[in-house]
Amino acid sequence: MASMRVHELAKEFNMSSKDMLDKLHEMKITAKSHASMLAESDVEKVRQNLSPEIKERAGELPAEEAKQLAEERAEAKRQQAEAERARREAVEQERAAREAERAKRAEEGGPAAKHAAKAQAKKVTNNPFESLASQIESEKERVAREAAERKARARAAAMAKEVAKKQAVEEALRNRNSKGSAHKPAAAAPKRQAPVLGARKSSFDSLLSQIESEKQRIEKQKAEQPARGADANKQQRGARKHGKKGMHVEQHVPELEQQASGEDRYAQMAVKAEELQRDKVLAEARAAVAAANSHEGEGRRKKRKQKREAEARERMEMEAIERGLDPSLVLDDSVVEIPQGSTVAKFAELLGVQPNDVIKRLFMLGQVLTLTQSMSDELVELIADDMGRKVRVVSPEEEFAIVYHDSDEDLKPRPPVVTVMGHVDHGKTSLLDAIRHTGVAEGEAGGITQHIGASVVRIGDRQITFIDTPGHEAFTAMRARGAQVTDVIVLVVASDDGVMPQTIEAINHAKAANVPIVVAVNKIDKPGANPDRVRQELVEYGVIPEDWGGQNMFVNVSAKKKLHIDDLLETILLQADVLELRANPDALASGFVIEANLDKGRGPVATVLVQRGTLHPGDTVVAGTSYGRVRALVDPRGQHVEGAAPSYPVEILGLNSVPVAGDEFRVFEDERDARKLAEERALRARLAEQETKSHMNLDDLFNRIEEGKQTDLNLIVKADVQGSIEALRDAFNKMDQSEVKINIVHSAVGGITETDVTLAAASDAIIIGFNVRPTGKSKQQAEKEKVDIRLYRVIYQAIEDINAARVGLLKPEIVEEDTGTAEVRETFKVPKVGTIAGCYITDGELHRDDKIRLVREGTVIFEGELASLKRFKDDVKAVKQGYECGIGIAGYQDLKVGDTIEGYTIKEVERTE
Ligand SMILES: Nc1nc2c(ncn2[C@@H]2O[C@H](COP(=O)(O)OP(=O)(O)OP(=O)(O)O)[C@@H](O)[C@H]2O)c(=O)[nH]1
Repeated sequence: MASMRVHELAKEFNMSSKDMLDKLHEMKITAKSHASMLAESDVEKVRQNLSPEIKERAGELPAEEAKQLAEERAEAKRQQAEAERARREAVEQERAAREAERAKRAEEGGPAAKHAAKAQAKKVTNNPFESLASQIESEKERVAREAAERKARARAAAMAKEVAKKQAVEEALRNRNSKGSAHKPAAAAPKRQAPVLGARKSSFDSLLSQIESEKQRIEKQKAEQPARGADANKQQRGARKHGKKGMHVEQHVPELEQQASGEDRYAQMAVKAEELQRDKVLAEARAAVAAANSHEGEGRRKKRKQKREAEARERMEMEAIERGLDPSLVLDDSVVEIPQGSTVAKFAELLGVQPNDVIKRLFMLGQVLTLTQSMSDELVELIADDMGRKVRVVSPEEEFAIVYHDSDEDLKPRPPVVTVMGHVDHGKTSLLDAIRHTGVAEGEAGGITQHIGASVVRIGDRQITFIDTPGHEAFTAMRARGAQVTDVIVLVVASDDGVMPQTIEAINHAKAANVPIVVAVNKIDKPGANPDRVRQELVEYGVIPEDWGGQNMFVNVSAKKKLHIDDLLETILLQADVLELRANPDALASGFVIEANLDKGRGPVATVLVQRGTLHPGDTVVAGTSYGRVRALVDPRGQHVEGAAPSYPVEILGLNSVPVAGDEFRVFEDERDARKLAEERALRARLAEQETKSHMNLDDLFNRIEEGKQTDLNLIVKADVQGSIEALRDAFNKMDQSEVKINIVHSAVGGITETDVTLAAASDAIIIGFNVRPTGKSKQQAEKEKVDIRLYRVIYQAIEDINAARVGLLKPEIVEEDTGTAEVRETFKVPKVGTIAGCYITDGELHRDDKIRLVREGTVIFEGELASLKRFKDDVKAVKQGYECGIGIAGYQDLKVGDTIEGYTIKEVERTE
C-alpha cells in the first residue's frame, strides 16, 4: 500500500472530497484540503472504518448486520444527547450558585459590588433553579471566605500594631534628630531623608486609618444587618441613583474604590500595607546606610578636622608665646580681635552689633563719635566690656607679626656673622683691618672701597661676615632692641696686658646673649707677650681653652704683624660648623639694621644684615619706623647687587627716613601694609618716650613667680671691692633656688655705668650696687629704660631683700630721694673747722639738713651729714643748681677735688603689691 491524496481516497469510496475531509476529521486524521497527502497508515485506518458503510452503500451488508448497525448508531446518538444535557445542567447549576453568592455578597459589599449583585440577582430570579450541589458548593465557599476574612483581619491588626510601634520609634527618632539638628547643622544626610519618610508615613498613616475605619464600619454594619434587612438593596439602589452624594461612607477609601468585596479590600490593604511597610523599611535602611556612611565619613572628617584644629591651636599658642601675648586671649574663640584705631562702624561690624548702639554707649560715656571716627584702645575695651563682650585690641605690629616656619629642606647653610670685642686698645680695630686685608688679599682684585657697617671676608669658597663696630656696647645696644645678629664673638685680649675690666664685661655680655666666644690672643709679637697667662686668667671667667677641657677655641695672633690671621678665620669657620648655621634664602627678606645715616647725595641709607630670605631691588621694606621701595642694593665693596642672601650685609637706598641700628627690617608684599606698620611704629616710638617697657624689678618678682612668668632672676652686681661681689655670689649660691634661679649675668668693681643699664635692659636684669653709685647718665638711662637699680651698703640687706622678694614679703621700701649734687672744685683747710670744699651745685638743690654721701669715681667714700653749708660767708638753708657754695662734712676731712657730694632724704614707701 502506498500513501495517497484525500481526493483519491474519496474517489475510492465514491465520496466527495469534502465528505472525506469530514470523515478524516471525525477520525482525528489531519488533512487540510483535498490535495493533502495521507500517510499509508492513515489510508488503511480510513479503509477499515469506512468499509461497513461502503458495504451498506453497496448493499453488501447482510440485513442482520445492517439492523445492528442502525441500533448502535441510535444508542450512540442517545448517549451523546444525554451527556450534552447533563453537561448543560451542571454548568447551569454552577452559574446559579455563583450568582446567588454574588447577590449575597452584594448585600454586604460596596456599591460596585451591589451593582454587580443587582445585575446578577436579575439573572438569578430569571433562573430560579438551584440544585443541592450548588448549595453545598456555596456553603463551602462561605466557610472558606470567612476563614480568609478572619485571617486578613488578624494580619491587618498585627500589621497596624507593628506600624504603630514603628511610628512611635520613628517619631522619637525624628524628635531626637530635630533636637540634635539645632546643635548639629552638619547632620545633613538624615535631614535630607526626612521628607521622603514623611511622605511615606502620611500615605501609610492614611491607609492604616482607613483599615481601622473600615473595620469599624463592617462591625457596625454587621450589628445593623438584621434591622436593615431587605431595605439594604433599596438603599443601595437609592445610593446609586443619587450618585456620589449618597456614597460618602465608602468614598473615603480612595485607594480601595475599585475593590469588589470587603475580603478583597482587606487583602489589597494588607498587600498595600505590606508594600508600604517594605518601602518604608527599605527607605529606612537606605537612610540608615546613607547616614552610617555619612557618619563614617563625618567621623573621619571630624577626626581630621580635630587634628588640624589641635595643630593650629598648638601653633597659635606657640606663636602667641613667641609674640609675648597671652595665649588664652589669642586662643579664646569668644575674644574678638579689633585692629587698633578701628572706626565705630568697623567696631560694630566686628562685634556684629548695631553701630547706633555703639554710638549711644559712647555718648553715655561722654564721647561723641561718628561712624567714621576711630576709637581709642581704651574706648574699644570700655564699650566691649559694657556690652559684655571680650575683645583684644590688635596693633598693626601684632597684626603683621610673623613667626617664621621654615621646613628642614628649605634651610640652606649660611655664613657666620661675627662681632669683635675686647678691652680698650687690645687691638680690635687693628685685628678687623688685618682680617679684611687678609680676606681681600686672598680674594680677587678690588678692595674695601666703602665702609657700610659690616664686611664680608672670603676664605677659599667660604665666607664670614664681620660687624664693623667692635665692642660690646654696640652689640648689647642692638640686643636690647631685640636684634640678635651675631653668631660668634671674637674676644681680643692683648697678651701683654691680659684680662681687663672690659674683657670681663665682654665675656658677660657674650654669655648673656648665649653667643660662643673665640679668643684671639693678640699682640704676640710684643716682647712681653704671655699668651698662656691670658688663658689662665680667662679660666677664672669661665672661658676655658679646648685643650684644657673647655669649650673655647683660642688662637694666638698679631694684628699688627698679621700673624695667624688665617688660623683665626679657620677657627671661626670651625666654630660656625659646630653651630650648623642655616637659613631659608627663598623667602621675603627680613633681618636687622646694623647702621644707618642720612647721606647728602643719596638720602637715607641703611646697612641691613639679611637673616632670612633674599633681598632684591624693588622690594618694599619696613625698617623700624621707615619704609620704602629698595632703589638700589650696595654691597660692602660698593658694588650694586641684585640680591642679598642670609648673613649678607647690604646697603639699602630708597627709605623714606633714617632707621636706627638694631631696628628690624622686613619685606612686604603690599606697600600699604608696609606704610601702615611703619606709621604704627612711629606712633609707638613717640608713645615709648612717655612709657618705656618696664624691665624686671624686685617688687614685681613675686607676682611674676606667682603667674609662672618668672623662673630666673638676672642680676648685675657692681661693688666697691671684689670681695663684696664674691661674698654676695656665695650668699646667693647658698639660697634655695628651687623656685627662682639666680643668675649673675655680670659683676664688676666700679660705679654703675650706662653699659650696665643697657645690659640690664637687654637681659631683663636688676642692678645691685654695693657702696657704688650710678655714674654719668646711667641713672637717667635707668629711669628711661625702667631698669631697677638697688643700692645697698651691707650685703645681708641685699640678700634679705631678694629672699623677701621671692616670697612676696618685701618690707616697706626705704626710698632715698635725691635732693642735689655738688661737685668739689677746690678744698680749703680752715683751722679748728677742718676741710671746707668749694663746690658747685650741678644738679637739684642741696639742703643744710640733707643726708649726704661722698662719691669718688663712682664709689661711695663716706656717708653722713653736712657740718656747714655757706654762700660766701653766710650760712644758708639750701643752695640751688648753678650756684657755688662752701660745704663742710661732719666727721670727714679728706675731701678731694673731683669728688661729688650727693644730698638725699629718706622716705618710707609702703609697697603697693
Ligand atoms: N705690637 C702690636 N701692636 C698692636 C697689635 N694690635 C694692635 N696694636 C696696637 O695697639 C693699639 C690699639 O689698637 P686698636 O686696634 O686701636 O685697638 P682697639 O681695641 O680697637 O682700641 P679702641 O678702639 O680704643 O677700643 C694701636 O696702637 C695698635 O697699633 C699687635 O698685634 N701688635
